[in-house]
Amino acid sequence: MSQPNQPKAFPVSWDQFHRDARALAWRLAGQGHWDAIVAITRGGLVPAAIVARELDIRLIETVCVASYHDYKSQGELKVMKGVSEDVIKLGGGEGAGVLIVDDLVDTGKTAKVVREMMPKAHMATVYAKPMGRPLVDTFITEVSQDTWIYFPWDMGLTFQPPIRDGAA
Ligand SMILES: O=P(O)(O)OC[C@H]1O[C@H](OP(=O)(O)OP(=O)(O)O)[C@H](O)[C@@H]1O
Ligand SMILES: Nc1nc2[nH]cnc2c(=O)[nH]1
Ligand SMILES: [Mg+2]
Repeated sequence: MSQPNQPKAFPVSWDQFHRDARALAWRLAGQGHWDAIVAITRGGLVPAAIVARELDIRLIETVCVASYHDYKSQGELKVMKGVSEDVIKLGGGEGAGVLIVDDLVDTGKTAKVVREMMPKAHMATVYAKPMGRPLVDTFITEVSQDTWIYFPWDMGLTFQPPIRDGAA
């Protein structure tokens, strides 16, 4: 699993995230009708809300996945809550007609676990790194594997030292 000490940083403001999530909604709007959204918590909750608003989707489900980062089981995933059978069956079974939404795909481990629950669902993320890209059907922006994406909900306003004082 990637760590936030990646050499490159890609900070995303609320405004930028909203634009990118809207761009995702535009792209998805041209690809058919969606019966429901499954948001991968927690990061997928924010783009799921924006996409649901833009595409007028009212049926929202969550799949709750936690990753463990201790020395024994680094990167191991635990599904804390799966997807209801009613949602999986909506478009004729196996997640057909369902949109799975997450903020990003990195190694693809999270996406793989969720895709296995709904093989016919459409997987959409706002950002993608090369390793995870094959697991996503639609995304907006690709960043390199050695980049850490900083989301607006993880950041706050802080003082920036002047460039002359040695700021990078
Ligand atoms: O492609 P992967 O290597 O699996 O990484 C991508 C996942 O990692 C982040 O979630 P995280 O597990 O950090 O939890 P959070 O959404 O609760 O912040 C992100 O929101 C994706 O869900
Ligand atoms: N915030 C954040 N979480 C992640 N989880 C896996 N990769 C990333 C990333 O680049 N940024
Ligand atoms: Mg997540």
